[in-house]
Amino acid sequence: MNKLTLTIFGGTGDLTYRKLLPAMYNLYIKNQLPKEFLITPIGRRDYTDTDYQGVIEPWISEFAQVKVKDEQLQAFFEHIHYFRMDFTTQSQYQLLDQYYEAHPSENHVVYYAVAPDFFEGITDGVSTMENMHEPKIVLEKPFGASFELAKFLSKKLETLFGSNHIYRIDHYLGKEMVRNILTIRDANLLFKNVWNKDSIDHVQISALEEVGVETRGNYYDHAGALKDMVQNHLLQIMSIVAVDDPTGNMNEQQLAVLKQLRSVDKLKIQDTLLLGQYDGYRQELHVDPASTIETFAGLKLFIDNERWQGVPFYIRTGKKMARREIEVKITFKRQREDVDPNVLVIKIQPTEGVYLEFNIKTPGEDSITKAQMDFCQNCNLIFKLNTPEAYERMLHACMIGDNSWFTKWEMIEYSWEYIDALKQMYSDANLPVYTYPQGSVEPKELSQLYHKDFEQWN
Ligand SMILES: NC(=O)C1=CN([C@@H]2O[C@H](COP(=O)(O)OP(=O)(O)OC[C@H]3O[C@@H](n4cnc5c(N)ncnc54)[C@H](OP(=O)(O)O)[C@@H]3O)[C@@H](O)[C@H]2O)C=CC1
Ligand SMILES: O=C1O[C@H](COP(=O)(O)O)[C@@H](O)[C@H](O)[C@H]1O
Repeated sequence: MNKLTLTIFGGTGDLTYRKLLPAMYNLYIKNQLPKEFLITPIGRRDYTDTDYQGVIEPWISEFAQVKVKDEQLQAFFEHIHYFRMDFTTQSQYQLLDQYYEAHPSENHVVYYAVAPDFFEGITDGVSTMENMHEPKIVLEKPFGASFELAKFLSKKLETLFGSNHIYRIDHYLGKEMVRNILTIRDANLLFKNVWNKDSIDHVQISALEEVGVETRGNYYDHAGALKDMVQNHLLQIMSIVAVDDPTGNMNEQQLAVLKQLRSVDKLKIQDTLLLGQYDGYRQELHVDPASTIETFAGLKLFIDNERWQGVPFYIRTGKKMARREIEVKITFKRQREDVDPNVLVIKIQPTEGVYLEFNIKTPGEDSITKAQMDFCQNCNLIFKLNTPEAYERMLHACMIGDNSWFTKWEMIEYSWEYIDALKQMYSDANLPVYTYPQGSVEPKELSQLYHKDFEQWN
């Protein structure tokens, strides 16, 4: 690989500290970076390289996959040069250009780790730079401040840099167990031929987080859980679970699923969507004290196609929940009234693994009891060490020009329009944003959505 140059707009932000730099460090330790590489984090703060190293050291130590050794960390730091600029001032891009004239490279990756309102200004600035050849642009989600702006920006970026050079990142696509969903389904006869409406009763996709909005109130209070988690990460997972042909082109297959999402009757929106807000959210930093933004979203969706007709897909996600847990639970149909259904759980995080529940004869009796098999993939040290972190995988794919891990605009368009429409219906119907106590797993009213299919969502 040619010399790599990674420029991070938002180099003093939470994402850079917590995810991007630890991921780059992992790649460095695993010898997956070219010999020559330069990381240039950009921020407004007045830091020398030494100051910056002091700031990032604890983050890398905490979040790198392997125990950090001082010598290796110091060697890694040699490749990082902090650059101070205000990226909203166009004239400052000339200074950045001069900096790159002095640090030439043929492989530029430019990461927009900033709020979407800044994407256009940065794009304008970068496009004027002569010493940044054919950069690959990595966009964090949300991909624009609004759907219209995202569409406009996407077109502009593709025109300026070429569609193959635009990398819209959804880091959930880099998670090991998300990638594993297709394999579990397709490589096992046990599941392959029963992955449809005839055998599956319902699907639950749950993404609970213990953290609240932390320091991100500015952004979150405009986005909310639907835009922050559902429209991207969770619809991605849902569409991966539901693809028709797991061996086909994933972009096309997933897009087909999104296009087949059932349109919702606005008069029945309460049967599809429920929103909640954790108690105390309005007192969080940078949050409107009268905010009605949702920190929890629960959905019941249907896919209108031959494979999934009539099978509900439940999605829930929230902040300040009782535990951190992301999983996909597939409940099969009862094959007899007197026995429990089979259940398959694909655990995405923090435990990575597969859980299967099936029926056996109770030893010594004639009755039936449940057997529960719980495979923990990341309990195996070798598996754990061989599993790249999501951002590590995505950054590496981008460096080598592998765009297949990244989201295509059409998918974003469909999911954005779908979720926006639901949210509009919810607000038009004057449905409440239910308050829920911190440390719960959902607002108690959520059971209205699912009680016909199951009693409790643990
Ligand atoms: N944090 C996370 O876990 C995740 C974040 N994201 C997305 O990543 C993006 C960034 O998020 P996050 O890191 O949390 O945001 P932060 O608010 O923590 O960081 C924002 C960064 O932008 C910089 N910045 C803002 N204005 C300017 C300016 N005029 N000139 C130069 N630098 C400026 C800040 O620099 P300064 O130090 O000068 O203020 C800071 O480095 C968002 O789009 C978010 O949605 C996506 C997934 C997860
Ligand atoms: O994109 C986002 O994801 C994180 C959760 O990511 P994870 O990898 O820790 O599961 C979420 O906290 C954040 O609000 C959202 O923007």
